[in-house]
Amino acid sequence: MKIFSAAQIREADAYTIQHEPISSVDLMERAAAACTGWIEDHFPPAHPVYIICGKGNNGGDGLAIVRQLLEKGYEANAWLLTGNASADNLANQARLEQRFPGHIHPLNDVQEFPAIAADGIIIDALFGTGLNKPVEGWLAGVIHRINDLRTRHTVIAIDMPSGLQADSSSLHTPVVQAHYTLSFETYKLAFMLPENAVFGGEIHVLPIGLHPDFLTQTPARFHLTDQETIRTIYQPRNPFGHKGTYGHALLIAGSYGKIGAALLATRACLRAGAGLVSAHVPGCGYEIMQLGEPAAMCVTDADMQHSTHFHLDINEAKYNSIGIGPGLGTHQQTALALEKLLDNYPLPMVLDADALNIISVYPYLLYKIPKGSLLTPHPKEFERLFGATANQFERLDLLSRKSVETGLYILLKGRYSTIACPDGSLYFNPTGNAGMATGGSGDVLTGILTAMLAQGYTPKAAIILGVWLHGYAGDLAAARLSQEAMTAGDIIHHLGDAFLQGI
Ligand SMILES: NC(=O)C1=CN([C@@H]2O[C@H](COP(=O)(O)OP(=O)(O)OC[C@H]3O[C@@H](n4cnc5c(N)ncnc54)[C@H](OP(=O)(O)O)[C@@H]3O)[C@@H](O)[C@H]2O)[C@@H](O)CC1
Ligand SMILES: [K+]
Repeated sequence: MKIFSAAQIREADAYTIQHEPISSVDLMERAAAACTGWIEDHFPPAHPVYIICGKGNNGGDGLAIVRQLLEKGYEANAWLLTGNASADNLANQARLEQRFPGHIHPLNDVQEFPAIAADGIIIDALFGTGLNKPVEGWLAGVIHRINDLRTRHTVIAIDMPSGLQADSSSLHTPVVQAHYTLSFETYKLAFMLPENAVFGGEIHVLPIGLHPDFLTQTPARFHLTDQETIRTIYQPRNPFGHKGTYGHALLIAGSYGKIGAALLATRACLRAGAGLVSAHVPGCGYEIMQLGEPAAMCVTDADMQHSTHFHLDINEAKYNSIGIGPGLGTHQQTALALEKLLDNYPLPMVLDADALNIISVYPYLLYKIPKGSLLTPHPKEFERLFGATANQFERLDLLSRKSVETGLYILLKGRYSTIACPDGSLYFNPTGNAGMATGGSGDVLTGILTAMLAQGYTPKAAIILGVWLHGYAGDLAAARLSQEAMTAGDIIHHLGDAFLQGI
């Protein structure tokens, strides 16, 4: 699903008005009806509704919602900022006044903010995508008042929580903290970033019938992966396939005390469909690997404690893909071996954890990584690799720039893990949960991605599909075991169901 910028959403609005065709006030009526329907489905008319309306079209939506709720038997009223209202806002003031006189109250000061009855619901229709600067002065006071009331009253934001900028950072500015946001047609970029997590609440995207031609034909830089995307990527197995068809994957992982990381990555790699899986571990890991995962082959390093010779005897004819980093350690000899591996192995590989930590110490190695490789840093590793940023929009830009500059796919892990592609596009992944914030879940992802590359998926397909399945398996594990009790191994156990249900 594409994520459009505020400017593109305005274009979609204009395109729909021109090509459907539909008048702008009728489009507003449709948007309001989608919200009214949602409210009806979730809250009975016993709840009085207080709608705080701005002067633009977001406020116009609010006014139309008041009228539609009154028609459905709700007790609803608008508190409206006075001043230069937009044309459709004015039209809806007139419609409301004509149909239900006396339901519009002026809001010129925080003092005029209504007293909210015990089971009252507050609807925030102050500002939407037309916000053009941070909210200040007494209007900031209105936002603070809404936020003070949120512990006792449900707050529903129309299109966006007011004060939130759709495409840039709203850090340190007043923003409504909604319980629910009813967003029109698409997610906004702002919803994807952790720094805004407290504002949107539960986000529901309501279709309002923006023109399908615009939605399909307009290119977008940002995407939210959905099942439709996944179905176009996934390749069912060939009935005539044999284990050679699905590639030979090599995991280079583990060191003394961290052989478990190698085991998790190896098991995940097998479960994600690689034809053959080998693990390269230091000598101390041999029995653990052979006993722990009999389906995998094990190559031991000359070194007992940490791997330092993995660059020897490795070539693209032998291994279709390599995943390196989980539990590897950052020993200097390991770093040297990594450099030699990067010099000799030409195919896209997966680099995670200590492989990334080594590269952050020797940044020139970044430019030796084969093009199309997949890097999977968590935010701390990302910062070590590429430096700190003032906010997460800047981090997103940095992420994308680095991907384009290096020709590497970079996944920044988080609630919506973000995949930056060398073609400049970015994909947010919606699957996964906080139960996956536990040791070993990154190792599992490395194994899955390495398996996807081994099976012949393109790097872009491999990373989008692999990250989706990893999160999906994590969601299934959490549903069965709880986010608290699930472990990285449980993600692996649920990968089968993720293939069966998540595609
Ligand atoms: N997209 C669609 O298809 C559809 C979109 N629809 C709806 O339209 C919404 C967008 O409407 P919009 O463009 O009129 O902008 P909106 O968010 O109401 O804000 C503009 C107002 O806010 C004011 N203002 C801005 N910043 C301010 C500040 N910091 N502090 C104070 N004031 C500030 C600004 O005042 P000005 O700066 O112009 O004086 C102006 O009055 C969208 O979110 C959705 O709800 C649906 O109706 C139909 C389909
Ligand atoms: K709003």
